Amino acid sequence: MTQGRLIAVVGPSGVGKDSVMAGLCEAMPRLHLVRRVITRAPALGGEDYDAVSVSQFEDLAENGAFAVYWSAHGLHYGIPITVIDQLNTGTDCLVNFSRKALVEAAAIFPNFLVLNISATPQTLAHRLSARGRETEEEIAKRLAEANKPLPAGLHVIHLANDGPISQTVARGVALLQPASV
Ligand SMILES: Nc1ncnc2c1ncn2[C@@H]1O[C@H](COP(=O)(O)OP(=O)(O)OP(=O)(O)O)[C@@H](O)[C@H]1O
Ligand SMILES: O=P(O)(O)OC[C@H]1O[C@H](OP(=O)(O)O)[C@H](O)[C@@H]1O
Repeated sequence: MTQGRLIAVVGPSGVGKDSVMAGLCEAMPRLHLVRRVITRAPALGGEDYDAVSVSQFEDLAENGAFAVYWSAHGLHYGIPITVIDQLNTGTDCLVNFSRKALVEAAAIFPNFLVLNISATPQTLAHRLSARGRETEEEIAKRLAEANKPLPAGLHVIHLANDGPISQTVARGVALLQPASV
């Protein structure tokens, strides 16, 4: 059986990755949303994640619990190794990713696709403030990293999210049809 696609969703903080992913999963019920392991306090919103301490995270990483992991914004993020079992059933998997982990992941997953979400700097600043998950200082740091370029040589599809979320999701569904990518 052909392995499912690992669809890595990237884009600057506040661009709407989690919101777009939730909309895509609702519209495409066969898409599997990967639950990340994060060293963030539990239930801070934005996404459903498995909250762990730094030492728990380090133990998990050492014991091979992650297919890929990275650090950003003072936090550690891991993609459970069980994603490979999902992909092996032919299921497409959607995961909130880091731009800095893309090259490593492209070498691991044979059917790897990047969904790059964008929005204007004004949109990002407004959304991060309105979301209220981070302090103003943390928000400023996140905005400073907004223009990080993507590495070359990847299969990337681009999706702007400045307009209403429903429009973004509809365009995303069309772009993710296996025949179009
Ligand atoms: N198209 C949209 N229109 C209006 N608000 C939006 C839209 N997309 C997302 N938002 C809002 O913007 C805020 C940021 O969205 P979200 O948390 O999904 O971004 P993110 O890219 O996952 O951010 P981070 O990487 O920091 O977790 C949320 O409050 C969300 O409700
Ligand atoms: O800037 P880059 O490296 O692309 O992404 C870094 C991290 O930022 C976001 O984290 P969060 O969901 O805002 O906690 C991404 O999901 C990723 O884990």
